[in-house]
This record gives sequence, C-alpha cells and structure tokens, in this order.
Amino acid sequence: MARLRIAACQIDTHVGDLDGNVERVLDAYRAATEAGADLAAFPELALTGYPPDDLLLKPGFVTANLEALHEVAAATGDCVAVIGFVDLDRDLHNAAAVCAGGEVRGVYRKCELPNYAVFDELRYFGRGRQPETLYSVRGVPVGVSICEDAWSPTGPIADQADSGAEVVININASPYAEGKPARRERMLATRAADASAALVYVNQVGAQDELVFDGGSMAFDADGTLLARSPQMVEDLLVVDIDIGPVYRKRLLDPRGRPVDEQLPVLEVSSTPVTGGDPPAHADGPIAHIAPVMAPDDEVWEALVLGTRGYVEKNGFSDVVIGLSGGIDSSIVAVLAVDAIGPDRVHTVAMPSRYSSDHSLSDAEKLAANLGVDHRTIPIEPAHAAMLEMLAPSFAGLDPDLTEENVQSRIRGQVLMALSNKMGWLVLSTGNKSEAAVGYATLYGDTVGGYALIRDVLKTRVFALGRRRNERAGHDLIPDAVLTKPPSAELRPDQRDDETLPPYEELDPILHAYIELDHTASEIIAAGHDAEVVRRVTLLVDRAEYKRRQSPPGPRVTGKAFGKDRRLPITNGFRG
Ligand SMILES: Nc1ncnc2c1ncn2[C@@H]1O[C@H](COP(=O)(O)OP(=O)(O)OC[C@H]2O[C@@H]([n+]3cccc(C(=O)O)c3)[C@H](O)[C@@H]2O)[C@@H](O)[C@H]1O
Ligand SMILES: Nc1ncnc2c1ncn2[C@@H]1O[C@H](COP(=O)(O)OP(=O)(O)OP(=O)(O)O)[C@@H](O)[C@H]1O
Ligand SMILES: NC(=O)CC[C@H](N)C(=O)O
Repeated sequence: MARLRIAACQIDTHVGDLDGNVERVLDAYRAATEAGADLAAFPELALTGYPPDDLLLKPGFVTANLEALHEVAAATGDCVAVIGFVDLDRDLHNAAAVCAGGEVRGVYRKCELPNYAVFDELRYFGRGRQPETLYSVRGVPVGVSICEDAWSPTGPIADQADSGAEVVININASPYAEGKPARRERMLATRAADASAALVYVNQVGAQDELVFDGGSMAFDADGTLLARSPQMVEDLLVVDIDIGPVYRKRLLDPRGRPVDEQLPVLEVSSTPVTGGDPPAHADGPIAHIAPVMAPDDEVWEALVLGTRGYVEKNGFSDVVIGLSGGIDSSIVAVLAVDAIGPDRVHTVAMPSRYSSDHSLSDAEKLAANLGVDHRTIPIEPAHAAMLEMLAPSFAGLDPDLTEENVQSRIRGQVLMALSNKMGWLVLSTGNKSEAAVGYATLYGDTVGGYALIRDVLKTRVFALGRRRNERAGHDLIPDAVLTKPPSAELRPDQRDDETLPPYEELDPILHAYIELDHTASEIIAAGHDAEVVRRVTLLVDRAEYKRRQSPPGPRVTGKAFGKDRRLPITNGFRG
C-alpha cells in the first residue's frame, strides 16, 4: 500500500532569535530527512517564534524573517518542508511556506485569525483568502493550514478536503491550558473524519513569557483514529506513515468526500510518486508512537516546570533565588525551580523576623536539604528594628497596623533584590492565584521578583500539587508539616491567613467562578455561596487590579490567567 511519511517537528523556538530558530528548524529538518520523511512540518511562525507581538511592527524584523526563510528554503531537498513565517505584501500575514528543492514553492496564508483570550492576531495580520492551492507531494494532494484554521468546521480544511486533499497539515502555536490537550484531540479527530482526510497536527513546545506550549503533536487517519501522538512538554520528532489507500476508499463510500465542482489548483512540489514498494511503517521505535497523556496534576506541574525553565534559560539567567518561609507556596516554588533547572542553580534564603516560628526555619532548612540547594539564613531583625525606629517620629500616637507588617515583607524583598543585583540571580516570586486575586500580598514586598511560577494556581491546588509531587518522589520531599500546617504570613504574633480571608476551600470556588468563569457576584450568590463573603471577596478582587498590574508575569495553566488573558480596568465602578 502506498504511504506518505510525515515528520511533525515539535520544536522549541525562541521569540526574536531568528538565527537560532533557523538552526533549530534545520536540525529538525535533517533529522526528518534521515528518518526518510517525505514532508517535515514545523510550528506556526517557527522562524520568528510565537507570539512575536509588537516586534511585528518593526519592518526590519519582518525583513530579517524573510531572509531566514530563504536560508531555510535553500537547504531543502526532496523532503518538503512546511514552515511558519511572516509573509509580507501590502499587509503582514501569518503564513506557511512550502519549500522543496532549495526554494519556496508555495505560500499559504492563515485565514482564521484568533483575536480572543491571549491572542491578538488581528492587531498584526491580514486574513488570507480561502485556500488557493493544494500541494502535490509525491503525487498525494496535501492541504496546508495554520492553527485556528483547524478550529472552524467550515474553514480551510473543509475546502481543501472538498478539492480532494488526502492529507491535511496543520501547523500550530497552541498554548497550554488545563484540559485543552484532550479538547484539541477530540476536535481534530472530528475534523479529520469530516474531511475524510488524514490530518497531521504539529504544535510548538516551550515557554514564552506567560505562555506555555505543551506540544502533543498528533496524527489521525481519515476516520479520525489517532495514529500517533508526541509526548507533552518536550521536543519531539513524530514520524508517521500515512496510508493513502484507505483515504481514497473512504472517499468513494462517504458522500462528504465527493469532489465539488470548483476544485483548487494543485501545485506539484515533489514529483516521485508514492508506490506500494515504499518501505513499510516501522513497527516500533520513533515511528508512529502514541505517547501517553499525563494525569491532570502532573500535566499542570510539568507545564509550570517548562514555563520556569523557558523563562530562566531564554532570558539568560544562570541561577534563581527564593525566599523560603517554610510555608507551602515558597516550598512549591523551590521544588518547581529544582525540577526546572536543577539544584545547583537554585538558592534559598530564610529571613526570620521577631514573629517567625521555630518550625518555619526548620521546615525551610529541611526542604532545602531534601532538594540539595544552597540555603542561607539572613535574619531581618536589624533592618526591621531600624525601620521602626526611623518611622517612629512620624508614626507617634498611631497604633501598629498593616503598615508594620508590610515593612517586614518589604525588607525581605530588599534582601532578595540585593542578592539578585550582586549575584545576577533571578528572584522567583511565590504568590499564588488566590493571593494575587484578593491582593493578599505586599506591593514591593513579597510581590518582588521577575517571574511568578504559581501565579495561575489557586491555593487549594497548590496543596494538591505538593501532595502529588511527594507521591511521585515516593517520600516526603516536601516535609509533611509544610503540607499540613495552617497557612500564615507570620507578620504578627499567631497570625493565620484564614482570620483575614475565608478558608481557601470556600474562597477558591468563588475566585474560580468570578475570575475564570467571569460570573458576576450576583450570579455566584445565586449559585449558593454566602452573599456577604461573595461581596467582600469580589470587591477585594476588583480593588487589587492595580497590584496585579505591577506584579511579575507567570506561566498560564488555566483557561483564564491574570495578565494578557484577563484585561480588566483598574479604575472600575461595576459591582455586578
Ligand atoms: N487603586 C490603587 N492604585 C494604585 N495604588 C493603590 C491603589 N490602591 C491602593 N494603592 C496603594 O497600595 C498600597 C496598599 O498596598 P500594600 O502596600 O501592598 O498593602 P495592603 O494591600 O494594604 O496590605 C497587604 C496585604 O497583604 C497581606 N499579606 C502581606 C504579606 C504577605 C502575605 C501572605 O501571607 O502572602 C499577605 C496583608 O496581610 C495585607 O492584607 C496603598 O498604601 C497605596 O499606596
Ligand atoms: N521567614 C521567611 N523567610 C524567608 N522568606 C519569607 C519568610 N516569610 C515570608 N517569606 C517570603 O515571603 C512570601 C510570602 O510569604 P508569607 O509567609 O507571608 O505567606 P504565603 O504567601 O503563605 O507564602 P508561604 O506559603 O511560602 O509562606 C513567602 O512565600 C516567602 O517567599
Ligand atoms: N495560534 C493560534 O491560532 C491558536 C488558536 C487556537 N484556537 C489554540 O489555542 O490552539
């Protein structure tokens, strides 16, 4: 039976690093060629990295991307390469170049431009017209489309199928959110079955500021059956053999597959026809593997690890530093950092105050020892006493309040930033999504830092992730006390978070409804939550917008994260 061998090149690109991206593409192209691929597909905007954002406003950047494309095209041979790049006429286009034999043989321009959630493509790109061409690869009609194009049931893939495409290639930069990999898989299986065409989906992997790309490239046959799937969160070369015979047969049996009157022209890009004499698909090894999907907590954990590693490495940091309090948040951040870049590059600092409990110090020490990281103690009492003394004349006659608590948090921020300045270490922030939501963090204090690893993880989930990480470790990597003691900021004697905030078990579902589902306070109350608590919490969320705008970015792992995904006015009088 004739078959086409396709390589989905799941690579980690670097936004703006055009030379580096050319090398990454060419390395994968060589590997695909060595694996005998007839076609190698690369992610969306692979040459610029995704999303390039306002780099696209610089004409010089667009020109450099075209030069990069020609460099890649010049290196192509018989194996056809489908590569994401920025095309230019009187407008910019998110495009895919079809390259072979040392040149660009055709260009497809993305038709469906996402402009919701974290996407702003209409800000930059003009729409492509509906597909203009099919590409003949070894005699097989192939359609090319880009990411969002595949999300429309009546979009380019349907048009390509109507014109007889036997295989459709969809190149992607599809960011991760919890539950999305399974949704994508269902949607793509339907798209393949409806088109009566095999579908190869290649996604990028890696991190870019707030976005994490999970990879998980896939191939389906014309029935929508999964043929192959790349592992998530790592680079991969997914080589899959597509049998051409059954596609043709299904077309004869299924009226959806009958050709329409107006056929797209077919452009020949590689001529040696596929034959029954081609070597058969490999039974095992790198060919056509179906990588298992991860359990939900593991998937979120690995996305956070990938986000952290990507941010640290792509921004050129050798090391990171974390204030380790013995609490759950900073503990989880330390473990994630070690998983991301290894213990030798992670430094932790305990900064006890006059209110710190003994167990906070000993829990922090124990965790640091378990992780094998460099750990030090810098007591903040001298600075704390000095600050109180300095402020005493101004504060005469006033009772101590939050002000004095925030002073401690800011001293810790000073210490971490001083270490960062002197050693070049990146400060990792430890705030979780629940705290970021209600503004339960001190501005210029514990909001300090360059990257906030768990900014999109609600506190109850932070605990769940910690328990699961210990389970995977097979021992108490995170000391049990850290997972079981009640959360406390220890900024005054015997302080507990749940004296100021509702218990996290009550708070987090309200935050989920208000932030991730965009429900109004009234709707949340109508759903059965306590009215007074909901009004208080949602007001806190609204009022903390100014604080979030000044806080560091962190990896998005839910369907709605703070940052570019949720753009609310700071000055906001709506109380729904
Ligand atoms: N709309 C607005 N636009 C711009 N700036 C605005 C503002 N509203 C207040 N501000 C400014 O922000 C200041 C208030 O913010 P900030 O100084 O942060 O102080 P604030 O939010 O009042 O207090 C910090 C909160 O975080 C809690 N905390 C602190 C440290 C650690 C933890 C923990 O367990 O994780 C919790 C603490 O218990 C308290 O509830 C105001 O004094 C004002 O300068
Ligand atoms: N004694 C301390 N030593 C070092 N860092 C501290 C100390 N106390 C607070 N921090 C830093 O400030 C952050 C805010 O911590 P805080 O104890 O106020 O509450 P939290 O948000 O529950 O965090 P955690 O669960 O990590 O304690 C901590 O995550 C940590 O990075
Ligand atoms: N780059 C894109 O077109 C991404 C949009 C798409 N719906 C996704 O998130 O996967």
